[in-house]
Amino acid sequence: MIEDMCLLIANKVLSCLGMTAPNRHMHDALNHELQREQQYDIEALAETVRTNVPQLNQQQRIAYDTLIEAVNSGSGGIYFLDAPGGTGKTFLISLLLARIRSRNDVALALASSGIAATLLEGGRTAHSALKLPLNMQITETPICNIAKNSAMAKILQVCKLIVWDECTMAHKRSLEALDRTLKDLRDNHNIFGGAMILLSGDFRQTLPVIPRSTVADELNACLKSSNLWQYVKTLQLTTNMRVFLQHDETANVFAKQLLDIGNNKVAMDTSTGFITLPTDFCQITDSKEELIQRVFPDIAQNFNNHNWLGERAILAAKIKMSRISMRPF
Ligand SMILES: Nc1ncnc2c1ncn2[C@@H]1O[C@H](COP(=O)(O)OP(=O)(O)OP(=O)(O)O)[C@@H](O)[C@H]1O
Repeated sequence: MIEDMCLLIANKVLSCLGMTAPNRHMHDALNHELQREQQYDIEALAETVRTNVPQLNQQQRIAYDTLIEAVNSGSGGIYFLDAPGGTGKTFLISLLLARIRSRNDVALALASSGIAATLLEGGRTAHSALKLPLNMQITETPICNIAKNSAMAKILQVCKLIVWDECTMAHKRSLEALDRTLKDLRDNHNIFGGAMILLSGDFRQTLPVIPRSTVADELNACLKSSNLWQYVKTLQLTTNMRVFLQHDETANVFAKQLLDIGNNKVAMDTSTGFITLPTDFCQITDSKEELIQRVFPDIAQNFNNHNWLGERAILAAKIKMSRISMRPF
């Protein structure tokens, strides 16, 4: 319904936007979003929990039990699931969401990026769900633009868990805005208004992106620079499940090398700030032409072979590199 979309995007019913509204009770319109958070197939979720919890590895199981216990106690708090890629963070979070939702309770799944949001059942981007200000740099003490009588306010009041995936990309003020808003909505002066927050991500990956900023600005925007970080309890996952399940030794070596780079264990040239990649880390080409040739050999014969195309890609970290994809073959 158009009105539901308006509520989702702008947090306003149609009449508040100066448009003709459908003939339905205000209560129904506002309740729709809450119903959306409670309309899961409880039986299917309970079955997922029954099947997958016994499969958790030891670290995942410790994290799962700790978090479910914290949810059950209702005491709130903030946790950080420190999980490098492939360690089963999505697997674990999906189980936590399923467990809470299978009891017909509300668990909110947020992520800093749209792609990460799509990996979680019912996932939404934090910016759209929390109505965060677009530019965090210009407001010292931002709050979420959520009215007290809105459906989202109701969700934030009753939810048992708020998961925020890829939190390391978020500006610290986004989390601080959530803290202020929850305190207000839940009428509770405890941290996050007594709600339970689970942050997840990997600080070795992308940090907040601030246009035209210095490194110092980026570090200052990072969650770890927030006063709230002192309250964070960290849980760790370190076993790379992708490697473990595939029994692939080369993937294991590659995963370790990536971690060493992320953990600053690879020596850096202090004059340039560059590191030298291990010789067996990857194959390096001397030119863009050679890169294209290596990744897409014989493209003239294969350009309509979907399987062949599905096995290869050139990822460009910088926008100017994306010109590669515009080249004729
Ligand atoms: N305990 C487990 N039992 C079986 N499969 C698992 C388990 N944990 C993770 N997996 C599988 O391992 C793979 C990687 O897990 P997952 O996608 O959850 O990792 P991730 O930490 O979210 O990785 P990334 O950050 O790279 O997306 C998935 O295919 C997932 O289904």
